[in-house]
Amino acid sequence: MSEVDFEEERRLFIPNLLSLEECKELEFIHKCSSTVGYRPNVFSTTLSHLIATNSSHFIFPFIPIRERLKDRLEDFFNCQFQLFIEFTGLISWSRGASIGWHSDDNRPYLKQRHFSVVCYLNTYGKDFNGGLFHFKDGEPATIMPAVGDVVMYTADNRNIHSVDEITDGERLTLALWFSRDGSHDEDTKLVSLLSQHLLHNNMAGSCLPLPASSNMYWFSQDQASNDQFGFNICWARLHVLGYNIYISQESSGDSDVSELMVKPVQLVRGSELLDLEFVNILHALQVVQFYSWKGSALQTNMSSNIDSKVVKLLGAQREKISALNSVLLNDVEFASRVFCERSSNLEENGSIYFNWTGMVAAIAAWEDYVLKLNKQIHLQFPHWKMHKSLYNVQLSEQYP
Ligand SMILES: O=C(O)CCC(=O)C(=O)O
Ligand SMILES: [Fe+2]
Repeated sequence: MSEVDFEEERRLFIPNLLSLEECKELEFIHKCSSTVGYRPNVFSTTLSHLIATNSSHFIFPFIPIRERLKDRLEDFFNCQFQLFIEFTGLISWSRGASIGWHSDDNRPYLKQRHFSVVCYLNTYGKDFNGGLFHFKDGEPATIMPAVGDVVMYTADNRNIHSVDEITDGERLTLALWFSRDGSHDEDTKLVSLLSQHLLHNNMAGSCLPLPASSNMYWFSQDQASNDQFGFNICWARLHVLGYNIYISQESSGDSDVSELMVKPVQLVRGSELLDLEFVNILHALQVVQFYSWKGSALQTNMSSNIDSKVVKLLGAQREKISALNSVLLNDVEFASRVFCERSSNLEENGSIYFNWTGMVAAIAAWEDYVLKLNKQIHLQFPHWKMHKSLYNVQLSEQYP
């Protein structure tokens, strides 16, 4: 579908507004930061969550995209008034998620939402099945999500819409709502959160993630009933990419998930263990997802001697790993169904690209990447604070 202005300025469809690289970067951020969402089988990554988990630097890639979306929205709807971003978040839906006919302002506490923007970060038929978007009346009747495409519409009852149930894969979007009401400006809240967090993490500070409370990472089919039939989403995301986690430290009780989430971990693949420690599960997940994102494009230093860092797993270590998996993954089949990896992350022969040399290169490249983002946040933040707004400050030294 080409760019279409549909009927009396109530909705607009823009193909390819986001580049593939922008979509991949946001996918990376989501897959290493997401928590359980607001509805069953939904996962989300909000900007305030990124700040709260010592990952403020991940906000930076959102900034130019938010600006571009706001410009296009204001232009198309011919806005003669000021608009504020009310919410920005990455939202993914797994098998079983759907939403019936609704408008986005259909609750008393959502009345401030005046415009909706949905950016598709992956593609129907390739990354997931089901998940078609429908408008109840008018054109286009159906949108087939494709990476980079964007739909914008008024959040009122002129745009009643629904999304079909996801039947497999993980459908990922960047969703934003805009408001005319400045008291709902997301930026004001973000600037204040950033002020508190950046104080404790200056330029020399680390970019290592800190987990939020462990129940935010606990997925269960029926979210009312908890623990027993669920799994930890960080462990599950690593599992579907073919990794196990080893924790060498002894703990008081191995079934305390919140304790396990803050312990140093090591990566295991098959019968091999990488003898390098990550500060916690989120750190390991970030590096693994970074490796999946950059894959074979990473510069590997052939002279680095990786052999000394990869060791064979011992029987006792193997037992510890399965004990850990029985607590954190429970039903492995179930976890794999929720996060089944589709073709986009696989090489042509159907397997996930992997070798330890690549992984070690990913550790170094990840560090480079987060430090660059962190530097940008620290350079930009004084301007954001002054204007109480997150925007792309044109500094002489540019990202990346
Ligand atoms: O993801 C979509 O295509 C739309 C989602 C939606 O309607 C909503 O979150 O209100
Ligand atoms: Fe909606």
